[in-house]
Amino acid sequence: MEVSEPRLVLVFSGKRKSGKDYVTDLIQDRLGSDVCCILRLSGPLKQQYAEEHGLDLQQLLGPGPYKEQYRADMIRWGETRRHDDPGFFCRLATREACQPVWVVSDARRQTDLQFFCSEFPRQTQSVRVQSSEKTRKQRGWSFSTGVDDAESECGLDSGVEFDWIITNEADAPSLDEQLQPILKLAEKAVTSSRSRPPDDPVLFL
Ligand SMILES: Nc1ncnc2c1ncn2[C@@H]1O[C@H](COP(=O)(O)OP(=O)(O)O)[C@@H](O)[C@H]1O
Ligand SMILES: C[C@@](O)(CCOP(=O)(O)OP(=O)(O)O)CC(=O)O
Repeated sequence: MEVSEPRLVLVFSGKRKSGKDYVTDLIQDRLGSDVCCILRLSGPLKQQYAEEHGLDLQQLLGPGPYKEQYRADMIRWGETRRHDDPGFFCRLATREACQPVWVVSDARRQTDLQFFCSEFPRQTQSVRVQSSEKTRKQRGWSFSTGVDDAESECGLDSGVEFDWIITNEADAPSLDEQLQPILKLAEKAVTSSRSRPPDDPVLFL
């Protein structure tokens, strides 16, 4: 299914090891990859960083410890690219997206959210994934100066009214239950896209 404009853009943020990838993978699994794509702003960043530094891109993209060795330097490297053009990685990450539902898995800065809110004001919904420090530690997180106190991790801690908050904890309601209203929104967006011409964005919210 190809559309020229997304019908719904779900912009996710959350601390590292809160489960952004886990939750966004679940959404794609429920909606199907013909309907829903996952866009990672860190994708083009890691690709260019890996090329310039001769690193293993697949490992940088994965959840393991490899990327953590380079994270602080990648953050600094990305900041210089963003300095002149805050939407640089947002544009690269979205250029080949063709599904009606876009799931952006890793907004980190106010400018990331602003990019989608200004490009797709009617379609964009912000989603925060939250987990306690205890749970994040169990998933392998530990505080790192220059990372956990930097804009990359804290840029969306305040000043944003998220449309949705998902609590990714063992003792919280199940993710399927919490994601129900978001999945319904996506299904509605897709259904209405089938009955409208592709260039006619839907005001469904
Ligand atoms: N609800 C969950 N159930 C089981 N494992 C989870 C859950 N949420 C996250 N994880 C695991 O915790 C780790 C960190 O999650 P991830 O989605 O990579 O976090 P983030 O993208 O926010 O850094 C991964 O290994 C992931 O599989
Ligand atoms: C340099 C980064 O893009 C690295 C991001 O890597 P991931 O998106 O893999 O991080 P988590 O999922 O939170 O663990 C951060 C940035 O500030 O752009």
